Amino acid sequence: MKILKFGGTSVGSCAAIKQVGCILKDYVEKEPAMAVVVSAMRGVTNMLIQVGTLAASNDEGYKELLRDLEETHFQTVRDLIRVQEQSRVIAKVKMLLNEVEELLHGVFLLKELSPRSLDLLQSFGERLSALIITQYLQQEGIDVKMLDAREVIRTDASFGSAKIDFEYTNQAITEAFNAYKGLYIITGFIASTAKCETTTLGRGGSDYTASVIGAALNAEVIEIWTDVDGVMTADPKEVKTAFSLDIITYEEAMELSHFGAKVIYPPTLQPALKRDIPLRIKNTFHPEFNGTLVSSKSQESQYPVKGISSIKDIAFVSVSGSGMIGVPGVSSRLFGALARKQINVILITQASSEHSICFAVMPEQAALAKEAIEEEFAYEIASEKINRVHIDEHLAIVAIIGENMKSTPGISGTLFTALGVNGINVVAIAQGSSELNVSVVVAQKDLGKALNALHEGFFLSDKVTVNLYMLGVGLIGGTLLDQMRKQLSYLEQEHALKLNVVAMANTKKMVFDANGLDISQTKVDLLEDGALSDLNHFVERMKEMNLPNSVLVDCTSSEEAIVHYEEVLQSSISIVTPNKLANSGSYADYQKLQKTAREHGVHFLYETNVGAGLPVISPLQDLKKSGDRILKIEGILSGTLSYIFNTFRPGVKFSEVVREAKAKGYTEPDPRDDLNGMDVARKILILSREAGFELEPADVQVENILPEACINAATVEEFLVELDKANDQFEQMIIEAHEQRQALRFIASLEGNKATVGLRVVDTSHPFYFLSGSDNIIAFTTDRYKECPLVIKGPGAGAEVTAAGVFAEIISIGKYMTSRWR
Ligand SMILES: NC(=O)C1=CN([C@@H]2O[C@H](COP(=O)(O)OP(=O)(O)OC[C@H]3O[C@@H](n4cnc5c(N)ncnc54)[C@H](OP(=O)(O)O)[C@@H]3O)[C@@H](O)[C@H]2O)C=CC1
Ligand SMILES: N[C@@H](CC=O)C(=O)O
Ligand code: NA
Repeated sequence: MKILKFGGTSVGSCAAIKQVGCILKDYVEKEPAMAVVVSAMRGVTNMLIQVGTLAASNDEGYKELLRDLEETHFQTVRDLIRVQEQSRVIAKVKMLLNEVEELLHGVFLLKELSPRSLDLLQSFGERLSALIITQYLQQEGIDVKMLDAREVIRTDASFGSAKIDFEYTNQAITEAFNAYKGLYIITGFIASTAKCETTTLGRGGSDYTASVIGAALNAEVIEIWTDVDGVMTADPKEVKTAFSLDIITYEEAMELSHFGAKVIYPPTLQPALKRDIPLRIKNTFHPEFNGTLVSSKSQESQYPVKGISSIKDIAFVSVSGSGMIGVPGVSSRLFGALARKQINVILITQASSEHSICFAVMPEQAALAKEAIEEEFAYEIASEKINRVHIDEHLAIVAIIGENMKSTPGISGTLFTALGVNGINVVAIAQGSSELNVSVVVAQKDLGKALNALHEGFFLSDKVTVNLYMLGVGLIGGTLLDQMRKQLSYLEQEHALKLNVVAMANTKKMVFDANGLDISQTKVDLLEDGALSDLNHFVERMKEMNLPNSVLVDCTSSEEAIVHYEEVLQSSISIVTPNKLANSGSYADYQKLQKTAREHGVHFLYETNVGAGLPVISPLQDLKKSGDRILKIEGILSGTLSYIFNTFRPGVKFSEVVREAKAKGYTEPDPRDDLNGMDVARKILILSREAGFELEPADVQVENILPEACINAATVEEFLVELDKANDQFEQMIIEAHEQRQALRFIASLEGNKATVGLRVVDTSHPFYFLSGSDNIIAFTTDRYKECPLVIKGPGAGAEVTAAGVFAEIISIGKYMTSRWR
């Protein structure tokens, strides 16, 4: 025998009831025996309570609400039942609704809705739905009969949450099922007393009905049909990657339900659990899906943690003081005082020092809890043996649940790593000795992030999602977007790395989507409907979205952007950037960012600051880390200046070559930053710092090659016009160099702690003579590379290579995140 229970949403509309009909048609062909328990149509129980409350407050408005209720049911009949049968069925429905009307009239006159009347009133919800469904199924040729559960389930008279008399009830159920071998449609939630007064079974009542009937008949399984795919690994509203579990134990189901998963209500499992009857949670709107089996059998699973659950918004009460150490009876008095005030304690922690006891309650009970404890320990508080009671609010509990956790080491390691790397502070920890549940208290604002981070750690360790905030989508940012677009599915499939662009901004617009922007669209389309750009708001939104595995990708050259780096890193968000400004300001600022990133366990990566996509900074860091000493750095660090002096020949206009470099994407947004030596100065400064020298910007000697008028031009366009006027001056320089078989090279050098940048002439014997295109060349002379320096050479500017360098660093963060779980 199978018991099926369809909840309010499953019978909430004509379409839903038709769907139930299809499911049952399928079943009756295969299943020799079954019974079906139904809830009231979605929203009807609440409407009945509301209509009763209105009537009791002598508000005539109840009549209108009653008409709505009538209409809901009449319309369902009209939609489900064939025209020629409609008036017959409507008459039956009307008879029940007349009873409701009479009852409400009485409530209206008496101005009182007793628990007893309320139970009777609510019973009409299930009686109406069971009636309509029975009529519909009969019309569809299924042999069914309605069973009003009040005929078989007997309770005491505790209206609202009545206690079942199992002896009578089990007997009555057996008799009813012996008397009729077809399919019963049974009203959930309702029962009656020995005096035939209608009662209800409390929260989760229809599940309880199914469970009671299942236990009485020793059913093979009880199927709870609802509107979700079974018990999920986490709340899918919070965790988009949550998936449904195949099989869990009763204990796991109870723990998961206690912490927020609303699929089942634990007390309703009790009768089934006692008889060891499995439950299956199924989705009415996705019937081919297997759902979740809840049984007593613990099964080997690839996941030791079965689910992640939470309680939003709790208050955490701490009681501490030296007078608690080694004093027996403190906790008994404490919890006794709370119990007397009916305060429900959700979680308790006590350190073995016994100096404090902390516990969680719902916030609305926090003040009462404080009062109860202060009253109980008035003497100890007055004599300072116990400090005052402290309440922390805006906290939440996150729990990981699973029977197999107890036999699997490293679970708490994963738990705390996932929280720690995302900057989530753990306020308290509790683990039951059954090891079925480990709970941690975190700030309410971190709850979503914590759930997602833990879900990734325990269920998706083979796939990591990195959330990217893209600031600046000009040449480099735009090219990066193009590169990512092409690689998304490859990275996901081959490297288990999902890149989610959750925000994007330029100077005009900004857009956000925590689920990920659709980057198959162009950046122009994506930004079109965005809000007006505002960097402060952008950073605020990043913090508010509070997503795990977050990375800011700053592809601007903006001073305003770098101002926010520190708070971004402090918010546990990594930064990847080609923007050199943050690392080339004061040494103190440079050091502060390095330290902040370290302290918050996040990455601050900027390989593209020097040599674009060429590996320059990371090899230098490796030399340093492995104990080498950097004696000298010499190089051509500007792709723009390299291109210009590799291309510029007598007879060619200098300003035209500069325009070409700009068109090829080598220059800074303002090419004067290249030509005035500033860009190179920044780069040698960054390298000097990475090499271990504490240089300030003013310590770099910069030789500028631009005439004054070019420097002072108001815009880039005006500058290029001024540069046209200076062509003769550059022509002269190149002619002289050529006559001597020499080349012009803009060289940066660092020796000791002396850094210089400037234009030099080199002859064919110099290693920097033979370069082409935007080549950079960097020579590191070190203790280990003394005779022959370590040389890195290759294209050192351009959109594709720079974006690729940024992309590689994003991927490296993703890989690091993946490796945390392995
Ligand atoms: N070109 C190269 O070879 C290399 C470049 N780099 C660095 O890459 C960075 C980007 O260069 P590139 O792409 O050429 O520059 P672009 O000028 O093409 O793009 C800059 C982007 O940043 C946006 N932006 C600027 N300021 C702000 C702000 N305050 N708020 C929001 N958005 C802002 C711009 O918006 P809008 O479009 O509205 O102006 C634009 O989208 C620079 O720091 C550069 O030094 C590093 C290595 C090599
Ligand atoms: N403008 C820069 C770009 C790389 O940093 C250059 O020309 O090298
Ligand atoms: Na580089």
